[in-house]
Amino acid sequence: MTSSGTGTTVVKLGGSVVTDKDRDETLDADSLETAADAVATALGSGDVEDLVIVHGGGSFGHVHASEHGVSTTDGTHDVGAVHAIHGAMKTLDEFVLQRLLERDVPAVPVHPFSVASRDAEGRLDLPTAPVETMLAEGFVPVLHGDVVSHRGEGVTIVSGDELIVELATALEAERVGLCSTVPGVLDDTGDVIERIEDYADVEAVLGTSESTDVTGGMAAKVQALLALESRASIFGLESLPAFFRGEGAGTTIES
Ligand SMILES: Nc1ncnc2c1ncn2[C@@H]1O[C@H](COP(=O)(O)OP(=O)(O)OP(=O)(O)O)[C@@H](O)[C@H]1O
Ligand SMILES: C=C(C)CCOP(=O)(O)O
Repeated sequence: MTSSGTGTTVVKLGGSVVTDKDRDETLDADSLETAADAVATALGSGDVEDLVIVHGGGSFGHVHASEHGVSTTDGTHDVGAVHAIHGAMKTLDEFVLQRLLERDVPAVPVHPFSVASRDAEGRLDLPTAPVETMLAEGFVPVLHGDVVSHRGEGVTIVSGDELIVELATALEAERVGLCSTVPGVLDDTGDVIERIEDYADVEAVLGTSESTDVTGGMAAKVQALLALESRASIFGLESLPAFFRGEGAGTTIES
């Protein structure tokens, strides 16, 4: 399913990395530039060939989702809310794409709202043929947390964390990473936990996000990544280059 020697890499740039989560609709310009530099370097050096990027909502998506009372399970039929949340995410996505394109990364947008849906049980269906074709044609697909049509609920939120799991599975990704503002999953003394194999071992130290966040913070990330068949990691921005080089970064999650 891949077209390169290094396999497919799926990485999420957390909303807490690319935005200032404490100020409404504000980018973290420096961090976004640093992340875009790392992507350009990884592609330029050949450390990464097939790359799919997902970014989170940060102070763009979460603020609007929270204002309208929408989460991954509680939906809305209010078309104004749909446009407010999706519109904010498209605005953020434009900023992310722009920074990548400036560095000659062939980044192209994929808006999950247009292609994905949830059934009445909340199960996500994300058709990945467009992403696979984009990769085969040399593009870097960029997806993002978004609203998603949900049977019986109107729309709910789809998190970037759910998207990386779907993509990693469908694309049989070799490297799966989640880049956040923390250097990894931290234990109760603030040290990075090197390896997580069982949710029960770490449940007590996993919290939600400190800022407005409708998709569950660190606990939801660990749960989502444990559901993957392949190994994944959670790390900070300073380790993004190492992750792209295939080196250990932050916390490794493998069930
Ligand atoms: N044990 C833990 N270790 C590390 N971070 C934790 C832990 N428990 C809770 N957190 C919180 O989780 C946050 C990371 O989750 P958050 O959802 O903000 O990340 P993100 O994916 O970068 O953002 P977004 O959801 O907007 O995309 C950290 O900033 C921290 O506040
Ligand atoms: C709140 C919205 C619209 C997206 C949430 O995506 P996440 O930040 O990856 O959890």
